[in-house]
Amino acid sequence: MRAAFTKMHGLGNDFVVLDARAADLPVITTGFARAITDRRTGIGCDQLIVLEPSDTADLRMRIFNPDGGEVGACGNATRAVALLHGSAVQIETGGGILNARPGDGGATVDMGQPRFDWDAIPLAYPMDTLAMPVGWEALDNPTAVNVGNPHAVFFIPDCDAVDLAQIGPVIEQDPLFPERVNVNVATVTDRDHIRLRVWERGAGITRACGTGACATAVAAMRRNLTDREVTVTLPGGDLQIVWGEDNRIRMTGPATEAYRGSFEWDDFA
Ligand SMILES: N[C@@H](CCC[C@H](N)C(=O)O)C(=O)O
Repeated sequence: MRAAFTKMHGLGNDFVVLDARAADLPVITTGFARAITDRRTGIGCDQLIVLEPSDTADLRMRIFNPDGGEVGACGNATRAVALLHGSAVQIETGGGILNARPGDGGATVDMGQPRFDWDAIPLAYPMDTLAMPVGWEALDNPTAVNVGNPHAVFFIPDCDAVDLAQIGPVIEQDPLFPERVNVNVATVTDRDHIRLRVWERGAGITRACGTGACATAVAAMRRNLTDREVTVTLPGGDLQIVWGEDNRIRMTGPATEAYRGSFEWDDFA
């Protein structure tokens, strides 16, 4: 069968979006997710996004990493889906129901409440998640946060100096993180500004990670390194993150539709 897709971007973090509400699609297998996201032989993207009907929200968003694994949250894709939807929308995700609203060339998303308990990250055994007594080479003492997906955040003087391609996969796959982890290296430049690079679980280095920006902002706020409203600058651009008094994280930033196309399903099955 021929399937239609939309290529979307959120700060250079790019997605192939399939709408299973518009057409009956075959089951998404690990092999299909790997093939379609592969930049050498597939259409290529950082995450495959599949939209489905939902019983509890306006739509359900499923998220697949290039390693084929399905995960609970993707901040940049949530903004992209809000833009595609065109008006305020409730989106069911593996991490909960998110409210999103398009506007100003992007969208604002209520990403919900962060979780800090060791077994909610999850970690393999109990420890203080605010200042974890662990380290890998020059990176140590991270903060762990779950924002629908697991993140470890390292605050360091210069995040550009880290060889993320080398150390990222080592931390991602450490047995301390039974569901693996997204690795964030961050530099606080001011009480309202953070620079951030991310090694994404199941994807590698991306130009931006929305949940990474949320997790990093909340970690910085918990450590009293910043105020409750910050700009997070990623290689792909800026996100505004607010951690409200209601304990909810709100993320605002750009999203764009790149192009539409179609492919033969059997070529990737
Ligand atoms: N790019 C995303 C995060 C995608 C999922 C992540 N790699 C995971 O495995 O949790 C974002 O913008 O948040």
